[in-house]
Amino acid sequence: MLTIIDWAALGAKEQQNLLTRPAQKDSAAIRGIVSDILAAVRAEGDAALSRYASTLDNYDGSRWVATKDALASIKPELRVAMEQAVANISRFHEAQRPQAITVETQPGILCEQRWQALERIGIYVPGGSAPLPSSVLMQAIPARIAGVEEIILATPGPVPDVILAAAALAGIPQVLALGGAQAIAAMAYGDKPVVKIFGPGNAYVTEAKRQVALDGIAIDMPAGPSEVMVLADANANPRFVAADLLSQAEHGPDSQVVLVTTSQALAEAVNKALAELTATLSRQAITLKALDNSRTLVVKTEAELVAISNSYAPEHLILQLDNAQQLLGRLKNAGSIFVGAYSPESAGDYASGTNHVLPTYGLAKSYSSLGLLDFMRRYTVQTLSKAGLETLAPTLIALADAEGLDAHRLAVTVRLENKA
Ligand SMILES: NC(=O)c1ccc[n+]([C@@H]2O[C@H](COP(=O)([O-])OP(=O)(O)OC[C@H]3O[C@@H](n4cnc5c(N)ncnc54)[C@H](O)[C@@H]3O)[C@@H](O)[C@H]2O)c1
Ligand SMILES: N[C@H](CO)Cc1c[nH]c[nH+]1
Ligand SMILES: [Zn+2]
Repeated sequence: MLTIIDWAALGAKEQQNLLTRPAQKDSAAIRGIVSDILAAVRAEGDAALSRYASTLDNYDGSRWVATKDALASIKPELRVAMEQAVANISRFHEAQRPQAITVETQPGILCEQRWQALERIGIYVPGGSAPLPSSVLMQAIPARIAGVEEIILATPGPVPDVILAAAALAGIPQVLALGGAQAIAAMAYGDKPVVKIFGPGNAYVTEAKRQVALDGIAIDMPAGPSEVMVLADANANPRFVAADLLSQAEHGPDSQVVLVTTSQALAEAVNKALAELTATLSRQAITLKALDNSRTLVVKTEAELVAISNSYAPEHLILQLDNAQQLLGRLKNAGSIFVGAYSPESAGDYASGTNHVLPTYGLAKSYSSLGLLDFMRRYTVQTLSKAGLETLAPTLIALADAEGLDAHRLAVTVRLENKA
């Protein structure tokens, strides 16, 4: 099911090729398609939005859909589950509230760092292949805790009841029924643009976010097709490992799942379990396609496990290793790490409390998992007394002179010479 590869037998180029994400291989074509969609929306506005909704999503219904009756339409067990997820997501994100800081850097010079919520944001909820109500909660709940006033939620139409219900639970009264790059364009270039766009999505959505960022709309991160890397030793349970791999493979044909193990026997047992378990799944065709993009890498040492993981920088990293806790400190680059046999990724995807919006494409080297602070901005405040300015003046004047900026010097000296 997963081609098993002896990692040490490959050259550096082959190793790199093997772990290139599928969506990155098509990136040039996707860039062009997305750029055309964004240009059309900017030039034609609503007409282009309707055309893309119709041609790409086969949707000609209302652009805005109310959420008010949606909670009544879902099963009571689902509502209870959503409420439990909301409670845990809230607890974890509440704990991330930042402290304002005030520092007197020198007598009479007060420097502060304060935080404020973003005013108007866009959140994208994927819906092309499967509706993801959990992605509503993962974004809207932290946004609400941060104090964001206006949230525009976009998802492809027709909008399923489960998405409307999750939006209602998060206090969002209506949803923008648009998907893909056109949804990102509507939020970025509409009559009232948002200041920042959040959310996961396929390669078109992720590329659209990248392109609107060049026009000054902030984005959370590139959060593209789901991926997971599992590090496992000979004692790992092959069925647990296989199920974790399948849970991300079923997201889409361009997902990538990678097992790295020190045990050839485990690699073979996982393949056996993959064959058995795949046969029980409803999204078999998608899952098998994703498994084609994926590999098992057999290595000799723990050091190799760590090096491969740090270089791949997976969105999700699962540790099914006897000494997982000891290895944690050496694993530098991952969006979210799941430790031990009883920590399936599904827990983080839905309801443990951590955020499931995570950087993909190896960008966990530089981007963080979504958190409360992403919905806020920090800024500084300073207050100098006259005595404070007098003490700092020689430093300011010397630096202004070094830069040849006379007005900067003047803004200091004019105050010190002022007798009033
Ligand atoms: N990284 C994360 O944090 C995270 C979290 C949840 C989901 N995901 C990923 O989000 C993705 C969701 O993808 P999806 O496709 O199901 O839904 P989606 O809503 O992201 O994309 C669907 C949209 O893509 C557009 N599209 C499809 N084919 C196109 C084409 N040929 N040309 C132009 N536009 C096109 C359509 O407009 C459609 O509305 C999955 O890959 C999943 O793994 C990632
Ligand atoms: N695994 C996805 C992030 O890559 C999140 C998700 C939503 N629903 C199920 N899973
Ligand atoms: Zn998932």
